[in-house]
Amino acid sequence: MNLDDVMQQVHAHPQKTIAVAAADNAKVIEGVKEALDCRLGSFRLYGEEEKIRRLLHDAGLNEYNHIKVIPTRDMEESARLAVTAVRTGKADILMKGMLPTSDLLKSVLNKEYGLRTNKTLSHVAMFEIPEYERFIFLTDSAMNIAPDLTKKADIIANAVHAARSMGFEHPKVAALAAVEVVNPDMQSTLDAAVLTAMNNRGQIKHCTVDGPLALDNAISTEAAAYKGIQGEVAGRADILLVPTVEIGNTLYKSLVYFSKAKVGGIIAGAKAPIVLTSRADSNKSKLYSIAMACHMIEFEQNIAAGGR
Ligand SMILES: CCCC(=O)OP(=O)(O)O
Repeated sequence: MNLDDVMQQVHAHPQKTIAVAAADNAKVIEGVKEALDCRLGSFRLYGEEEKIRRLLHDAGLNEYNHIKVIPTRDMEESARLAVTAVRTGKADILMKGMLPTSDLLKSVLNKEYGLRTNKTLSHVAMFEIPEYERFIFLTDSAMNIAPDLTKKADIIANAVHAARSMGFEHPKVAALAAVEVVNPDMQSTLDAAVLTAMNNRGQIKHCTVDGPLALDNAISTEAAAYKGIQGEVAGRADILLVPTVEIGNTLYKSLVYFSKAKVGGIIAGAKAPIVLTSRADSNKSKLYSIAMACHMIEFEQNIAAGGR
């Protein structure tokens, strides 16, 4: 299975509405057109009205093609109204347009109209990497700067939830560090060991956590064997938990730019999934992210209805 298959599977479910903050940009409208061509949902576009209408016209789209344009005065208002649309049920999914991640998240975290829950919000990316046999989930590349132990446990729970919504019943989680032994001078190794113990005691559910693991021991069975690292996760991790956002963001972008990996990404833990890729990511990446968000909504509806 690849990310295109993941996208196709969305058609088995009712279409979703996606609210796009700061949609007044050619690349964003191109992405919307591709998503409409792939029948991924309908769109509410927030931003400078004239510009959006001109871009829609240039792309051969109009408001009747599953699109509603909502004029806004500036980026802040566009983020606020897009977030509010999701909160009030006018849209199912929030999507980042051409605005910095931090500006969108400010609205998402707003206490009055935002999408906060009692959960930690975190970013989960799903990669299809050339010549690598399976999907890799990476967390957190965008949101939590230097999470402490409690936050890391929450970040794992969000990533496991996302992976399960994509069909990974019981994902294997590698808590990454620079080394695979506990070193009291390296906080990431201490946290990884405690997270492993928490998982063994049932405090982190629906997955198997192991760490500390260095990246090679986490994703290569050869490297793990060579270094004598055993266990269910070593060399076979589905989810990579990174210690800091710098590592996550750099690994994310190195997979995209050096390895030509395909990626989708969402923020989990909010009232609704948030499609969040890098502004420079491909349109395809935005489509994969919408597909991830759709699968997560279906998964949650399934749970609410008494399913798994
Ligand atoms: C998931 C990556 C988020 C990110 O780095 O976004 P920008 O490149 O748009 O800042």
